[in-house]
Amino acid sequence: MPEQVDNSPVPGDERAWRIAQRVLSREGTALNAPEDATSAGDLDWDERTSLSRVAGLHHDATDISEVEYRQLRLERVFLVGLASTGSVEDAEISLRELAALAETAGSQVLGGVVQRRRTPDPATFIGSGKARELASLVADEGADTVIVDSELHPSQRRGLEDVVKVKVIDRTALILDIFAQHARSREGKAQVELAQLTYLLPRLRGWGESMSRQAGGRVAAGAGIGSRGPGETKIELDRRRINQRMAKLRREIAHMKRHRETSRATRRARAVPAVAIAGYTNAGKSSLLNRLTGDDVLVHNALFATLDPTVRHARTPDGRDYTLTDTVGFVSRLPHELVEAFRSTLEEIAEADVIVHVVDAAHPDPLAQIRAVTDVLATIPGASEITSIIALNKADLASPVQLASLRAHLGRHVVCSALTGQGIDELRALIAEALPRPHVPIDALIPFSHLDLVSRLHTEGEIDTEDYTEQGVHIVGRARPDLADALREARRTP
Ligand SMILES: Nc1nc2c(ncn2[C@@H]2O[C@H](COP(=O)(O)OP(=O)(O)OP(=O)(O)O)[C@@H](O)[C@H]2O)c(=O)[nH]1
Ligand SMILES: [Mg+2]
Repeated sequence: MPEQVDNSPVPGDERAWRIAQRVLSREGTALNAPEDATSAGDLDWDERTSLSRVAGLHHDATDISEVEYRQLRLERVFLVGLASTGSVEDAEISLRELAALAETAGSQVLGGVVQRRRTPDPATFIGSGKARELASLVADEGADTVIVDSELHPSQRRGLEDVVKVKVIDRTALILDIFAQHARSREGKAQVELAQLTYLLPRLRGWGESMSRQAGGRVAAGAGIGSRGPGETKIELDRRRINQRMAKLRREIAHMKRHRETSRATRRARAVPAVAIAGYTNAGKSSLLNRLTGDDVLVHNALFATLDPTVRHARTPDGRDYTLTDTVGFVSRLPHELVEAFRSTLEEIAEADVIVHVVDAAHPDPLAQIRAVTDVLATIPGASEITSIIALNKADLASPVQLASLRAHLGRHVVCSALTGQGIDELRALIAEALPRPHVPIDALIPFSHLDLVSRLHTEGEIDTEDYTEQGVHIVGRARPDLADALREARRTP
């Protein structure tokens, strides 16, 4: 159920109030979403984009902050990047990615500029002269939004906005928006909303000071919301309500995480090894999953097509079962709010026995993408120790020279294409080889009343010899400890 919200308008800080209200009471958030765990694969892309393209309210420039953390109704955008530490080429690659992100969010990219500057300008990010140049570019192109390829301080955003006269948003807000548009499961929605509120909170503070004076006194007396007595200001109340909401979301997420751990534990108990497919967004993770399992998970040439982990069953060429999990894609400078929010999803990767790290070999800078992924993986306890296989995907698009120079930098890898099927058998074989092997020796006569154990031995264990006798099936081979225990138990209770 959505929380009960006090809607009384308060003079002076009406805007702040209204924005907070809408975040807290908006539709389709985790807490009032239907109780299902729809996987991304079950949803058609068109349906999703049509959801995100519902005709929006027309935002005027005064409502920018709201636009930031609600769905951005971007139409015609202009991009700005800064080449400070890296090269101009790097900044350009990053800006092209920003363009793809903006398109994924549903906007039309009119153009973009990269500015070389050692450090960002504290007032306008790009410096006042450049900001004026940008203003005329924006006016010429008829853009209504500027997206900056960095995380902006709230005052920089306001400063730049004052000069360019259209709304300005940053890369973080854009990524958060895409996640908000794409999240389907309850857990995904809760995680994104938590990330958005985390992003919003310090930005609310910016305009809190002056407004609290205007609102003054008891004006905020939000009866029923843990009334804190006189002197409380509206903005503090909003902040408290947001904090309450965040606490509630955290509890929900913890609860759903326990649920997921239970199903994970069930898989573990059945000793089915797990393989996680990880990698940069748009690398072809879902396509590879489909190739490996003959499934039909959503594939789309867009960033972050997959947000919810999808688990599928697969089998090695020699008949052993394992699970394959498709995971959310990574992106350079993933907002830390999101890394935090998606930690439980990322932990799914840490639980895997093998990680298949999918790389778009045809990308202009695949090594940077690999680094972005391994950097995030390094923050998940246990993840860096897991056997990982690099799948250099989209080999059909990459030139032989490109592939050769990339391969020189990599450890265990396979060159493949989810599109043509090239290298898929090799990938299957590498996965099979990397999966943990059953190691408890078995030499058992299994009574016919326990044929289920015979079939488990076929899919989970390794069989050297199998003889059907009058008393049952005599099997020699190896199994995992839990199956070995079950076999012992079965012999005791024929
Ligand atoms: N040419 C070519 N295109 C591919 C290949 N693999 C995937 N693609 C395309 O790349 C795009 C992204 O593929 P997805 O499988 O959705 O990628 P993903 O890694 O799951 O992406 P997200 O879920 O958005 O992070 C789609 O347009 C695919 O058709 C490949 O081997 N060759
Ligand atoms: Mg995907």
